[in-house]
Amino acid sequence: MNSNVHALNRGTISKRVAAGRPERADVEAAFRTIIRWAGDDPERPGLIETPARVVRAFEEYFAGYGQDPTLILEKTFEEIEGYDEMIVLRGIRFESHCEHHLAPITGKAWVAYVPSGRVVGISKLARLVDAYAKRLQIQEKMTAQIANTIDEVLKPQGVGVILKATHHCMTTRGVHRPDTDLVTSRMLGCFRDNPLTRQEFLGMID
Ligand SMILES: Nc1nc2c(ncn2[C@@H]2O[C@H](COP(=O)(O)OP(=O)(O)OP(=O)(O)O)[C@@H](O)[C@H]2O)c(=O)[nH]1
Ligand SMILES: [Zn+2]
Repeated sequence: MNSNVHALNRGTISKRVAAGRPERADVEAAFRTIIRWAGDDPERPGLIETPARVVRAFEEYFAGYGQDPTLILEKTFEEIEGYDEMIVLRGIRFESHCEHHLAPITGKAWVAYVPSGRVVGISKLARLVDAYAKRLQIQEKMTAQIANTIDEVLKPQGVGVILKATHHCMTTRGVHRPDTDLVTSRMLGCFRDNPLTRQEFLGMID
């Protein structure tokens, strides 16, 4: 993997991408061009503030590029009396954007792990999902990134991540299949090796 792709996957913007980052005014101008291309007048009152608004919205959609997901899991708790059963945060809502069409992906994540001597605050699992969701994504990659980060940072006995999401590029355009959702999973350690652990986790998905 080249270092720029690696840097993006790890959650920090590579130097090359950061150095070539356009100015806000350039991005607003680009949205004025898109509005003209769509057939409307970016100078009319209803649209005059739209490019600036869209840039602010995109800052929210893509806030994950400014976050290092490994830091989210930095603080751990070790006074757990030897707790070594599964920990599952269920139904974590997320919003992302597909890297092919920039269309919304909306769904839920189930994040589980079996700890090995330390646990993280449960809110951090939701923050981790957001750090990867707020980027241009495909669902398989996002699923793997969440699981891999927990595995690498916490070094637990195992990790399971399941994502169930609706891709608006499929529901509102193109093939137009409004009732579909895509389910992806990544199982590591005991979730991959032990069928009972896997089964226990899968039993918690609705
Ligand atoms: N595997 C995967 N595919 C995705 C995801 N999000 C969107 N896609 C698909 O990415 C594909 C891009 O295909 P292309 O043929 O290059 O694009 P397109 O002509 O717009 O395709 P259509 O959506 O079929 O109209 C489409 O089939 C999308 O449904 C994702 O998270 N994972
Ligand atoms: Zn898409």
